[in-house]
Amino acid sequence: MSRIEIKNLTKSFKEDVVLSGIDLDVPQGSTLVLFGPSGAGKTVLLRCIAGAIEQDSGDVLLGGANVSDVLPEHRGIGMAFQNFALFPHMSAHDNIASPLTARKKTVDQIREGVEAVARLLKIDHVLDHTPKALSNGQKQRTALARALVSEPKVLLLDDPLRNVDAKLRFEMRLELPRLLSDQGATVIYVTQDYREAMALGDRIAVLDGGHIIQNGTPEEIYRKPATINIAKLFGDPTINLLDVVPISDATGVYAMLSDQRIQLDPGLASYAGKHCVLGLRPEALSFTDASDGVPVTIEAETPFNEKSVTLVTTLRKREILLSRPSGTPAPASGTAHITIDPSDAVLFDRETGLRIDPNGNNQAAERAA
Ligand SMILES: Nc1ncnc2c1ncn2[C@@H]1O[C@H](COP(=O)(O)OP(=O)(O)OP(=O)(O)O)[C@@H](O)[C@H]1O
Repeated sequence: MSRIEIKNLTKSFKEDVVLSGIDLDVPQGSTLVLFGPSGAGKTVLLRCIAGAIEQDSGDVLLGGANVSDVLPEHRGIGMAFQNFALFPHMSAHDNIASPLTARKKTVDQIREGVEAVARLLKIDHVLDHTPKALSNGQKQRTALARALVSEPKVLLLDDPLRNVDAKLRFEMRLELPRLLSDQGATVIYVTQDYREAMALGDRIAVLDGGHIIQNGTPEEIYRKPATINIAKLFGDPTINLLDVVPISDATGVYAMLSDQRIQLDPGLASYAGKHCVLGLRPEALSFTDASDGVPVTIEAETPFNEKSVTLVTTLRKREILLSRPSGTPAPASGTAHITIDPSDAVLFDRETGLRIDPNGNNQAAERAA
């Protein structure tokens, strides 16, 4: 049993309240990504769960048992932290093997365990190097291998790919979820990389200002971000944010762009006449031949590997980015029309930055109320 529960946990350093009323529930065998800006308190929260720091109040439960008074070494947690914490005089092999050695595993069990995890993390060719002969990315993967090798039931991984180069990071993003689910571990995984968060998390908890401001599936966080800030943190190119004042009549609720109506959810009628921000994901916009699309002027196109990004301007010179899979046709210059799927339009309150949910469901709004 390895469900992780955090109940109303609070931690301050002198007057600095870093974590306030944190509640989390990570079911056995699932991965929760803890996401948030630098300094949000992600590492402090992991250290409280591990027992390296004592919380001021609140509880940590593992498998239903309150471990708040249990010493760190008796909590049965595997950890990989940003500062590696490798033994400098030991080879990468011996560093990775150390949890198995401590458990008096046989020589064969140790060799097999270390080699399997080292192969997976692509450090099998540097196993005889000491930490000072490893790159930062290799050190980080050595620390990750050490956390994984003993197959702990609870894993706390603090940005374990931060120093890994882009290509390997991409591969790891594909391979790590399988490895973690094979191990059946319950994982809290810290990252500031939204792609990693979306690839690895069964759920994502966004920590900011000492609070969990949203906790949802990757799909929910991406499509229904609780705040403008969360919307901006997820997505590349970043979401288009346009100041609008919705209008409402007998036919529906709309925002205006280049004198064309963008249909909004009818549940947003009470926001007619109010200052709002319309969020449009670049990939939710597409060019159309239909003349009732939004007229725009094409300003520039930037090809990336897998997608092309086009900058267009509306009649009132508002800039909008569109992205589409590379190779799909699109007008190259001049004027064009774009279309927007209403189900992809997100509306925020301009004053509070909170997403306005047509059905009144927004965790951040509930907390702010
Ligand atoms: N031992 C400590 N004493 C005083 N303040 C601390 C201590 N440890 C952390 N803090 C403060 O707590 C806040 C949160 O730090 P933390 O390292 O948890 O952030 P983080 O979200 O992990 O950031 P990053 O993504 O940059 O690692 C910071 O303001 C930090 O200065």
